[in-house]
Amino acid sequence: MAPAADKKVTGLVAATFTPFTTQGEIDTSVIGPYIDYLLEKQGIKSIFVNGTTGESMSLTVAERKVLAEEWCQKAKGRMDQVIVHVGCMSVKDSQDLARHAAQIGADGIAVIAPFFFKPRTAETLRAFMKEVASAAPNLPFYYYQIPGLTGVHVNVRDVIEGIEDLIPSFRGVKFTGSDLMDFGQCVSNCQPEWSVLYGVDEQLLAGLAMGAHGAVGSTYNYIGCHVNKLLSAFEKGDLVQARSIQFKMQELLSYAMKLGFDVGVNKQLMSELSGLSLGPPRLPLTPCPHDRIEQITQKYRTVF
Ligand SMILES: CC(=O)N[C@H](C=O)[C@@H](O)[C@H](O)[C@H](O)CO
Ligand SMILES: CC(=O)C(=O)O
Repeated sequence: MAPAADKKVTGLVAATFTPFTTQGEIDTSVIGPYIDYLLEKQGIKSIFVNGTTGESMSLTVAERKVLAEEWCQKAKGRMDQVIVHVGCMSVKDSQDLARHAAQIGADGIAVIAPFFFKPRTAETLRAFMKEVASAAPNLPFYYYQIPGLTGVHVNVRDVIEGIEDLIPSFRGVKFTGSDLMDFGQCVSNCQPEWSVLYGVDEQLLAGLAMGAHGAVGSTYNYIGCHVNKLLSAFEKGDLVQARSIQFKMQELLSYAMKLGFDVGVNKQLMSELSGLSLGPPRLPLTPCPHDRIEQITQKYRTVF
C-alpha cells in the first residue's frame, strides 16, 4: 500500500538539534520539553529529526534509533509530522533505520546522498534511494539535497524525473541549496501530492516566490515565531512585511557567520535562547567560547 496522499508537509519544519549530556552522551530527557518549547513558544508543528542539525552523521545507528523513537513518542498526537532522516553511507544501515522509522510510527523518512563514495549520476542516486525506500514502502519518502555538505551536485530536477514509477512512496524534496532554477523546476514538475521544501532559511522568501510548499530549517527552532509571520505576510501578498522579517534573519545570520557559525554554535545559541540544555556538539564539531554565543544572543535581541 502506498502512503496516503493527504499528508503534504506545509509551513515550517524545525530541523532539531540532538541533546547531549555534558559528558557527550545522547540525552533523551530533553526531548519532551523541547517539543513543548517548539509548540508553545515557536508555533512549530512539525520536525525533521536526525538531520544535519541533529548531527546524524556523527551518531551511531543505535543512537539514531533511540532518538527517533523518543521524538516520535513525545510528538505523537501533538505535532503534525515527524520526518526522520535515515541517510547513511551504507545502504544497509539506511534500510535498517527506514524499517525502524516505520515501526515507531514516523510520518516520513528522508535521505541525503551518500558522500564518501558519491553517486556520479542522478540515476545511481535514484537506485540508492529506491533500495532505502523499499525497506519502508508505506512511509512517505523525501530526497534531501544538500550539496554544500555532501559535495553531490546532482540536478534535483533530474533526480525526480519519473521517480514516482521507481519509488511509489516518493513524496518530495528538501532542497538546501541556492540553485533557484533547479528548485523552481522541482516545483513546476512535481506531482500534486509532493511537498517541495526549501532549506536555506536566510533566503526563504526567494524559495516561497518560486513556489515552496514549506520549509525545513535549523533556525526555526528559535525564530520560528517570527518566520511564521513571514509566511503569513507572504500569503497575504505583503512583500514589504515579508522582506522586513527576512532581512532581520539575514542580519542575525550574517553576523553569526562572521563569528564562525556552524551546527555547534547554532546548538549553543538554541540552548541560550530556549533555556533547554542541549549540551555540547560532538566531535568533529567543537564547542565555541561562551562570550561568542553571548554576542550572537545580544544581536538576536537587538534585531528581533
Ligand atoms: C547547511 C544547513 O545546515 N542548512 C540548514 C538546512 O538544511 C539551514 O537551516 C541552515 O542551518 C540555515 O539556513 C542557516 O544557515
Ligand atoms: C536543516 C535541516 O534540514 C537539517 O538539519 O537536516
